[in-house]
Amino acid sequence: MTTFAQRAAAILPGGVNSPVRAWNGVGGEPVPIASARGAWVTDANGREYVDMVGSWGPAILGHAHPTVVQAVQEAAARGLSFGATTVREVELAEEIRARYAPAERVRLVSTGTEATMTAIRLARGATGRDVIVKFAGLYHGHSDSLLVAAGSGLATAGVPDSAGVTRGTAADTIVLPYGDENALTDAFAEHGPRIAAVITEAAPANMGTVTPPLGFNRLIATLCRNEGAVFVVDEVLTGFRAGPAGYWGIERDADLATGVDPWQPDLVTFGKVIGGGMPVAALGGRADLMEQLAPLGPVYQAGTLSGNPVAVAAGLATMRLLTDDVYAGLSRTADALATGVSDILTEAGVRHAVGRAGTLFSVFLGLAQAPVTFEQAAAQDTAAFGRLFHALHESGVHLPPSAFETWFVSHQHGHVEIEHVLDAVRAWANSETAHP
Ligand SMILES: Cc1ncc(COP(=O)(O)O)c(C=O)c1O
Ligand SMILES: NCC(=O)CCC(=O)O
Repeated sequence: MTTFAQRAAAILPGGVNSPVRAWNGVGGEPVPIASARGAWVTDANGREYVDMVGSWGPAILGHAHPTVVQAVQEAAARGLSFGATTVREVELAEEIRARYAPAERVRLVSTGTEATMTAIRLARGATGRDVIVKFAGLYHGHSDSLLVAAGSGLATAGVPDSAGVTRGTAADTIVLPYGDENALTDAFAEHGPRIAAVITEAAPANMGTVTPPLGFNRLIATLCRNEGAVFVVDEVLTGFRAGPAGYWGIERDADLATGVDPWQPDLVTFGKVIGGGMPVAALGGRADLMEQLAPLGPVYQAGTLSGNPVAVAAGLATMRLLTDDVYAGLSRTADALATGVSDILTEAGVRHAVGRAGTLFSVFLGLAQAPVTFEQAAAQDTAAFGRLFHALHESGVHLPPSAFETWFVSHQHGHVEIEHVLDAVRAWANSETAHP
């Protein structure tokens, strides 16, 4: 009999429509997901799992939140797509700016990839320069110039560069180790007048979760300002999830609390949460830069389904439900899970480190210290992670199928779900140390 995975692989390359969904990093065959509600997903065999993937970020309110589903149903009934501006897409853009002031102007797109790709084009168009700087192990979607030393599915596969990217394109991308102030200063000293942009994740979350070293984002901002380069902060994953104003907001609040002027991104990208599970992403930033976009300026960018009314309805309903209380709850859940998992592993004698960035966290098995660079993250014990993944799956917990991803919590992850995850981790840790 053909398994579902075999049937899928006979038509979809690798059986998937996005590589991170394959189980290549952990082994085995994925079971299709049939439905999801709250903190739980149900597979096609009717088995339920506490979901720690959350659609890779969007499901911050839990799956199928009634208010969001109702907004989508009502929007769909009014027409699926018009190809003309609607009131709600203006409202969503205003909602983004109200929470994230550096997004003075906003262009809605459908995917994070489009947002970062446009940011790079805009930075090049505005500066007349070619070179961009990115950091190894960070992921910014799959446009050519950013598919160099990339994280996420590429890190999982151990091939961080993609075939099909021309040598010329790759040569215009300078890759530096994350968090390395000297490497960054040296790159500006050597290539400064050629650098159009530096792009970074506000906090890296595609090589596992990494806490940005204190002052690193500020240093990038300063060097960009001094050299006339554009600072692109990618908050596709962290935006409105790591905290109410993304990871930038966490650093801003820390700065304001100590009387320091916060650093600012020139351009910022969002995705995931702002679509609430539907395809919405955005590029935002300084008005003078954003106004270089067509139809005002010479940098072209477009999209048949950009600002799609049904997708925007999901995003707007989601954003409006994201109150301070929701973030406080997410924070408590992330603390309980990250600390709980760590305590259990410590007690069982399983060497590990936990990476944290606001409400985001991930567990690095085999490491004594939370990593900063991709090289350090890549030294984790991925085979042990594979065993953890499968043991948890058996116990009804669905982790991202890769050691290089963040564990996502939602507002619907409560006491029951937290204890369920911790029990599963405890059972695995005890069996792991019984038969190392
Ligand atoms: C930081 C970051 N940037 C960009 C992207 C690309 O977004 P999308 O998958 O919507 O194209 C992702 C995730 O996929 C991401 O995590
Ligand atoms: N952290 C990795 C992603 O969010 C990627 C999702 C995808 O490419 O399907």
